[in-house]
Amino acid sequence: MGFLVESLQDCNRALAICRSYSKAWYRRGKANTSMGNYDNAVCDLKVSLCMEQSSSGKRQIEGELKLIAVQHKGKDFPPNVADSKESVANDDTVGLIYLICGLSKWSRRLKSLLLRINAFIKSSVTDQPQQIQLQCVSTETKGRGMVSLTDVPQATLLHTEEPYAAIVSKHCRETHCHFCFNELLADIVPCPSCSMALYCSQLCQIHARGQDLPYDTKNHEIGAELSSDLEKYVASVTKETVNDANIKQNAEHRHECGLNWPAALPAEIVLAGRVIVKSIEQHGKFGQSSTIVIDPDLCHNYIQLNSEAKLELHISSIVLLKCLHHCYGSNVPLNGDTISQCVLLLSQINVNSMAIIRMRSSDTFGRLNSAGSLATSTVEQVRVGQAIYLAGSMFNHSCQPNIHTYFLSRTLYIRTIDSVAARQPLELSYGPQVGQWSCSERQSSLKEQYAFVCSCTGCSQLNISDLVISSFRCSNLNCSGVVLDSHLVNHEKQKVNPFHGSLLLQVGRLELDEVKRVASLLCQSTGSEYRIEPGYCLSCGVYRDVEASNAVVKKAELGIRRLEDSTQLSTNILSNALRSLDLLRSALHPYNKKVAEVEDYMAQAFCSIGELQQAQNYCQASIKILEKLYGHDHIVIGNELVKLASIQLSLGEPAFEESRNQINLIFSQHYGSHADIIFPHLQFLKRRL
Ligand SMILES: C[S@@+](CC[C@H](N)C(=O)[O-])C[C@H]1O[C@@H](n2cnc3c(N)ncnc32)[C@H](O)[C@@H]1O
Repeated sequence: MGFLVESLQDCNRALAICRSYSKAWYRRGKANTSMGNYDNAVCDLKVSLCMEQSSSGKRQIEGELKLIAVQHKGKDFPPNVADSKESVANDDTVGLIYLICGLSKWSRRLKSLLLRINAFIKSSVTDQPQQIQLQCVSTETKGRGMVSLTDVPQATLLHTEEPYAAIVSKHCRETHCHFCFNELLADIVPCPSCSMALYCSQLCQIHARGQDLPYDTKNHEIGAELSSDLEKYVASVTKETVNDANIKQNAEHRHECGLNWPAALPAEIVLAGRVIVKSIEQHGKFGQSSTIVIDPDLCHNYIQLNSEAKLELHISSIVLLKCLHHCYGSNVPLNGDTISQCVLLLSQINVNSMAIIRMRSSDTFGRLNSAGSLATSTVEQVRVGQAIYLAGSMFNHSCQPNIHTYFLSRTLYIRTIDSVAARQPLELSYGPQVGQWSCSERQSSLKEQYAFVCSCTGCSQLNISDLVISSFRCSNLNCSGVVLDSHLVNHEKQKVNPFHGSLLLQVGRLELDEVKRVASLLCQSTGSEYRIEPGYCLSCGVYRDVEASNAVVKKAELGIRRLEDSTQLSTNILSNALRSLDLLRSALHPYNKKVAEVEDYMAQAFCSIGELQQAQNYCQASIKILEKLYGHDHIVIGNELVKLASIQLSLGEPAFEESRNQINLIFSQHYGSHADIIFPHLQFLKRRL
């Protein structure tokens, strides 16, 4: 019937009950074969072969193994994963560097340098957390923060952590497992008591409710002689299922089971309930002064809240405590003390909880062309859950982060995306990043959501991206300088002079030379006098009427909106949108984010009518701008390149290989080999070559 994932899950469930069930290993092998997971299929079938008693059964399994050997020739057993990964990285990285340098022939010195960089990247991209000693230190402007005691190379997996408490997002209650947050497939396992909580497997259901295992642990004996590789494999497939102690520890749904309030209250309040229950299990009664709910020094946003928001927190706390009291009686008393502890906890959750993100790739299908099917893949982030990670919440934010976080199941992974020197702050992005928004937009988003004024390098030092992201072009057509409006000028001046304006930026005063240096990086130097005033080009000083330019932009936006809103694309709408793009280009700086967005819309529009060559051009134009804003190896560029590569693939363009190499490098730097799990469509691009 083609339900391969479900078939795999059924096999896993059977093996959770009896690890020595040969037929389940055999079926697992068949499912993995059909899914193209040949390495796993070979292991499954080998295990099955060792356990199978009948000679006819053994012959059948051997037949399957031979078939795989033919279909997947040249594969060793046990599969040498390290070797295969290495060769991919080798070709990819060299190809990428070739692309970046844009050289037709490499000099010998350059080539050897590239190979050394390549070897370095290969050695550092691994999925095992490295033995890096992290330390929580006190910082001047951001409270506590995390550093490493040694230098850390780029792409190092620094830290992994299970949540202290986690909750599925409201909008994902019907679509994602309430324990591991993976997408629910056809065979959902509801909680046997309340059927309100939904799980992707019985194992997740057991984890969440903490009931005794429904199988006899005696059955975990394998009962056959296996090689050490196969034993490891069997353990890796079944390991979680036998870890009884681990299962009993979580049990975060137990106190909510059968009650209506967990579904009715906002997710962060239910999360606070889970934290309180965990704390009761660890320390006893809630509310005693000795009882500490998570870290009392953890930042919170209570002071910054307005009185209405404060009142709301108090009411939520009373409601939550009342619900918990119903379950835990005198262990959760309802008094002034417990209410204020709960209020504090809720405002700590506001600032410290992390959104658990899953990537969803969607395909925009267009008309088929002679090259076959055409689809542009786009990657969308879905916020599937919210969790408190105790060590994870010690990492501060930077709009130019040097570490990257992602999630597999509920586990938090943190990987460096730059080389980080010993004792240099390790900082992730809480959301806003340089290249995504202007500095003032980032600042107000962080202030509103996390109640702090960001003092990261991106917000306190001049950078090219912030200067160009919403700038106008110079009226002098020969000049590529930047023109800012008064809002941007004021904001950027605050970065240059910490005593100007209301922002207390904790950076040393930058010399005017420094500003000039940044400005001249943006523009061809004309030698004319530098000035940073609204409407004047930073490079040549020529004036532009910013108000008139804004009117042009508004008019252009109307034309683009018609394109966005249209369900049926007509020639009229498309040519109108193209004229609007020209208008935007005439008013805005070539690296303005708005231009990139519209180039991207045009790419999508041309894709949808099967004009792939045009789509490719617009997609490339958009990426060129985004590279200026984010840098070449940002994950956003990786995502955009996936779109470009899928167009190039449909066109049969040789340039596809270069895009694919760059994608591989960017994704492996951010996700290591986990990229293949998180972005299954990347496998598709790899296989298509
Ligand atoms: C998740 S906590 C990080 C750990 C925190 N510094 C502490 O001492 O517990 C988030 C809080 O750290 C501070 N913080 C994090 N990044 C910051 C930044 N870039 N600028 C200023 N404050 C920051 C803010 O007070 C924020 O509310």
